[in-house]
Amino acid sequence: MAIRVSGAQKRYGDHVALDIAELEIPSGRVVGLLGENGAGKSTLIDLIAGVSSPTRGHIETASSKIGWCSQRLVIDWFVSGWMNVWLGACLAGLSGSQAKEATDRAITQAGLDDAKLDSTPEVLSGGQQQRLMIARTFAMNPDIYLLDEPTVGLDIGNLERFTQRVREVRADGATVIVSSHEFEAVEDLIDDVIFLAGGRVTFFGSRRDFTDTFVTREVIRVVVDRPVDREELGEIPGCSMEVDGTAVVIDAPRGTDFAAVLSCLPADADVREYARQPVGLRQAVKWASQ
Ligand SMILES: Nc1ncnc2c1ncn2[C@@H]1O[C@H](COP(=O)(O)OP(=O)(O)OP(=O)(O)O)[C@@H](O)[C@H]1O
Repeated sequence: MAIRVSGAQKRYGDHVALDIAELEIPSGRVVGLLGENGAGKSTLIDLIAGVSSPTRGHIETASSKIGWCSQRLVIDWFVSGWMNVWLGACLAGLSGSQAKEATDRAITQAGLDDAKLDSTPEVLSGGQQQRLMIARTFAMNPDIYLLDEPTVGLDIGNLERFTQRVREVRADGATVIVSSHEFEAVEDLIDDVIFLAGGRVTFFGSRRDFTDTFVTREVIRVVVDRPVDREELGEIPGCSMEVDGTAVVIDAPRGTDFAAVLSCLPADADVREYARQPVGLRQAVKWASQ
């Protein structure tokens, strides 16, 4: 167990931002923290990081080596970019050549070798500033990573570098909590999902179970070689169909068989295209939010 949340509540005046009876996050997993704007994701991350205290209840962590990468820019604007990363290594207790090595390694891993890190950070682009915070977090080499919207502003090369790095620290046994609205960016990365709604955990389990629980239907689109009328189509149990010229769009239970789809088409119409809407995190989050 890496993190245990017991009876934790965070209030702002009368507003309950977070209310979690019990939550245990195991070690060595990458956990996606998902939910709509205002669901309480940053509040939970801040409580685990210890930068904010619960109004009541407890948060325990198995290690005090926690790396926190905030959703908002938390950068020291008065020292160089390099020193910002070095401060992460120093916070983790490194000094001298060890701190320097950890800093340079994290800078390379964040793709910042060519950035102007001798200057104060205002000369960096938005994406470079974001990666500076990521580099500082990784320079700490923590046991628990708390990454609040870390992929915002990353181009595709840097996104791949980031996900690769997260996989490496997971393989080394670290626990990674990553909040995100960029579902495609984290889809293959996360093992488990915590879904928050109105400050409460409404789902906690594997990513696969999350998708299976919430995505129960799918859209299938078939294009045939001639225009068809709705009356020409047969019925498939549990499905609704719409026709648009040569295209037949079927709202079907997830996993509906291709043979069942074919059986509803007119015998003289040949299939030209066949596509299923992908079933993934984005669809699951959409349904979980309703
Ligand atoms: N300092 C604060 N004072 C008052 N209310 C706050 C404060 N911080 C957060 N809240 C409220 O707590 C709730 C949860 O906010 P939080 O930032 O945790 O949401 P989130 O899930 O991270 O949202 P987003 O996806 O937009 O980043 C929101 O209703 C927000 O308005």
